Amino acid sequence: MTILEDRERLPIHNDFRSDTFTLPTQHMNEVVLEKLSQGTLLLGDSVYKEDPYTLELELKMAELTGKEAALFCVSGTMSNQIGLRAALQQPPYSILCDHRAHIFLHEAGGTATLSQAMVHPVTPENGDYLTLDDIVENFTPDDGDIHGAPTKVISMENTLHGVLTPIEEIRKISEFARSQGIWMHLDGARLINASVATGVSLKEYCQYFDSVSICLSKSLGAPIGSVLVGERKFIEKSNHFKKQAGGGIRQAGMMTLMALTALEDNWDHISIAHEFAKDVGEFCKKHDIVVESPVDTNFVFIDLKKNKINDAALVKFGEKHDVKLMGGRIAFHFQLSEESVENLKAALYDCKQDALKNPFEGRRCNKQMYNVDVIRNLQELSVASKN
Ligand SMILES: Cc1ncc(COP(=O)(O)O)c(C=O)c1O
Ligand SMILES: C[C@@H](O)[C@H](N)C(=O)O
Repeated sequence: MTILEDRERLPIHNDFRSDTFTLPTQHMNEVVLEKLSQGTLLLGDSVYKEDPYTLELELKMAELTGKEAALFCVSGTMSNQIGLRAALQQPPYSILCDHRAHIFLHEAGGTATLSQAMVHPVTPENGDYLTLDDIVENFTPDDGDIHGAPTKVISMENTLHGVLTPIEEIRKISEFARSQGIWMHLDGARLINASVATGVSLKEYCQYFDSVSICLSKSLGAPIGSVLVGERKFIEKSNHFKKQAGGGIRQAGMMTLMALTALEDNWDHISIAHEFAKDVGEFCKKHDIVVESPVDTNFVFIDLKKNKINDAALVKFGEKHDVKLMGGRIAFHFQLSEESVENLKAALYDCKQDALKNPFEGRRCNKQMYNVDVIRNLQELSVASKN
């Protein structure tokens, strides 16, 4: 079955809420089924480092990133949080990151509970990505001033909101961090998207970081999982925190075999999502629908405030045109259908026209990933429609 035929059968062919909704492809399922039917699916207890597919995946990710070791985790939140914990030694300390960073806004305050760390969110001067100037102007030096919480980790995110941070800027920030004895972490949930978009290899990106978390469950379509990479001693300590958090996985091989297959099959399909996003970005420009960030990879962020659009209205217009949305962030993945992308354009056009006639001037919280009430109502709606 070709990737095109595959995506026509999937219930997420019209799901723009997030690339976390990607599903294993038919081939990924077949690889597992074939081994199951032949009785050759070799599993082991990965807590004791005895699960062959998990070991193979970790070795592959270490090689791809040029790092000594890798650790398979159940989620990107876990790989970020245990990596940050293992990087930090003695409080008081702080983690400097972009004010939109996932580790700050969307990991349930894990840095406070697990690491007792203060997060120092910084708004980039250029509005899109952190530069060395942003870092130097905002970091807290470990200079003995007992008022401050010295910056011990700079946690970057690439891509962030789908926006690319130029490798030259990353290099400059890394050079500065290392001159100050500051750990460089990368939330690389979509680093593979960055690599596909720029042609810069994972190894080249990762050389500037002490630790990197890479998600396999988003644009690549693995059912679960992220991988944390770094030096062996750091990965061993991270594994300690992974176990403490209940993240020790027993026979993970079925999942990691699918992740290995996703790496093999789907890397080249990621550009499909980027092309979809670019197409919709151009459509928005043509119809004066203001977007919040440059469309570098697989996201279009509709600027709800500047368009005077209510996110609930956008979700409803999505429903009218048979596309699933959850707010102004529109995520693209390779399992979307062309028809759904056209339907999305129609939904955006109708919503913009409606906002021109009925502008939304209300206050809104733009720090949440999605409007919970809208999602709850939609769920109730969908449950009601089933009864
Ligand atoms: C940038 C970023 N980092 C980390 C994560 C966390 O990954 P997970 O949802 O697997 O915990 C996400 C969301 O999935 C994300 O978008
Ligand atoms: C919601 C958030 O945690 C998830 N990472 C997403 O991008 O959809």
